[in-house]
Amino acid sequence: MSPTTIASQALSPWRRAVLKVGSNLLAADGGGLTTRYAEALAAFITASRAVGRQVVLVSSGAVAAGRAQLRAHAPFGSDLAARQALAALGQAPMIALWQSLSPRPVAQVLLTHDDLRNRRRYLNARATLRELLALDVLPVVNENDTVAVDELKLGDNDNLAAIVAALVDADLLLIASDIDALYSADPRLDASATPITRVDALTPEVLAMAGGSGSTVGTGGMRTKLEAAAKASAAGIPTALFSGRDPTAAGLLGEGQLRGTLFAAGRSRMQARKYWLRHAPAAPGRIHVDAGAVRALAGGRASLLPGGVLEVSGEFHRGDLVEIVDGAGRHVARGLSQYGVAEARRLAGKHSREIESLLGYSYGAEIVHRDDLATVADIETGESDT
Ligand SMILES: Nc1ncnc2c1ncn2[C@@H]1O[C@H](COP(=O)(O)OP(=O)(O)O)[C@@H](O)[C@H]1O
Ligand SMILES: N[C@@H](CCC(=O)OP(=O)(O)O)C(=O)O
Repeated sequence: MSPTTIASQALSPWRRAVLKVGSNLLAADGGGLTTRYAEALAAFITASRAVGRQVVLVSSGAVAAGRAQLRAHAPFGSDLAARQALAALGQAPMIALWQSLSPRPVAQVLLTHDDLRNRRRYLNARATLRELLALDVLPVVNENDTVAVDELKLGDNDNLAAIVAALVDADLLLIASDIDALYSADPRLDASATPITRVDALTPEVLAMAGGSGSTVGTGGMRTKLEAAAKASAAGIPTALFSGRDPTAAGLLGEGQLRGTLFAAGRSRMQARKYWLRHAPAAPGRIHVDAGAVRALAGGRASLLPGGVLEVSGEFHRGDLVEIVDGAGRHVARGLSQYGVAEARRLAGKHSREIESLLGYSYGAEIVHRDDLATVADIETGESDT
C-alpha cells in the first residue's frame, strides 16, 4: 500500500479543477487542525495558478476542528445539533488554515442542498463562484452544516465536490484522500487488495469494491468517492483520486501526472451539457431575437445579450430553460435565461451596461450565457445521441 508502488499516468490538460480535501488530511483522529498535509496541496494550488489554472477548493475539517477546540473545555454530544455547533466553531479556523497557506485572499463559500436544488439559488451560487475566480481569489467551499437539517444534508463533501465541479464548469475533479488509490477491496479488511489506476465505467462490480470510512473524522469512505466520480463522469468531468498524505503526489499533479486512480468522464462536458439543454423540459416562454443575434448565436460561441432581444413572450423565471426564436418565430436555440420574463422585457433592445440602472441590480451582462445555450445545429446534430 506504499504510495510509491503506483506508477504515475499523464492527465489531460485542464484549466479549472475542483480539489476536495477530507477531514483526515486536515485533522488527525481526535486532534486539531494541522498544516502537515495541507501545505503540499496549497503549494499545488499556487503552482497551478501560476500557469493560469484555476482551482476551487472543497474542504472538510470544520467539525473535526471544532471538536478538538472544545475537547479540553466542555462535554458535547454526538447528535446533529452538537455536530452543527462543532461545525460553527471549527469553520473559521479551517478557513484560517487555508489562508495561512495561500498567497491570495481566501473566500468562504457555504452551501446547502437547498442552494443547489433551487434554480435561482443555484445560479446565484454559480455567479458568485465565477466572480471569485475572476477576482483571482481562492474559493473554499464547505457544506453549511450549521443550518442544513438532517434530511436535506448533502452529507459528505465528496458528493458536494462533484456538484461544485459541474456548477463551476470544471474540467477535472481532484479528490485528495488518506489513501493513494481505489483498491480492488477495502485494504483495511483485505490484505491482498490491489490498486486500480483507471476506471472507465462505474459498474456495479467497481461500486462493490468500496467500503466505508476508515477513520472517526471522515464521513464517507470510498463509497462516497465513487458516487462523486459517477456524478462527475455523467457531467463530463474526469475524477482523479490520489493520496493527500504523499507530497510527491501533489507535486506530480502540478506536472500533469497522476499517481492514483483516474475515473474517466462518461461523455464530453459539452455533450453532457448540450444533452441536458436539448432534452430538459422548457418553460412556456420565448425570447424573440433580431437578425444580428440569430447570426451570432448560429456561430455557437456567442451569448445572447439584451441588445439582440426584440421581445419576450409567455412565462418564465430566472434560471428557466426557454426557447429562443427569430423575428418570424423560427426556432434558433434554447437556453437558460439569467432573467425572468418581466426583467427580460425591460432589458429588450438595451445595452448590457444599462442593466443595473434599469433594474437596480444585475445578474450579469447576458440574457443567456453561451455556456447555457444549445443552438438549432446542436439540437439537430444531437437528435440521435443519448
Ligand atoms: N476499495 C477501497 N479502496 C480504497 N480505500 C477504501 C476502499 N474501501 C474502503 N476504503 C477506505 O476509505 C478510506 C478513505 O475515505 P475516508 O476515510 O472518508 O477519508 P477522506 O478523509 O479522504 O474522505 C480509506 O482510508 C479506506 O480505509
Ligand atoms: N462538512 C464537514 C465534513 C463532511 C465530510 O464529508 O467529511 P470528509 O469525509 O472528511 O470529507 C466538516 O467540515 O467537518
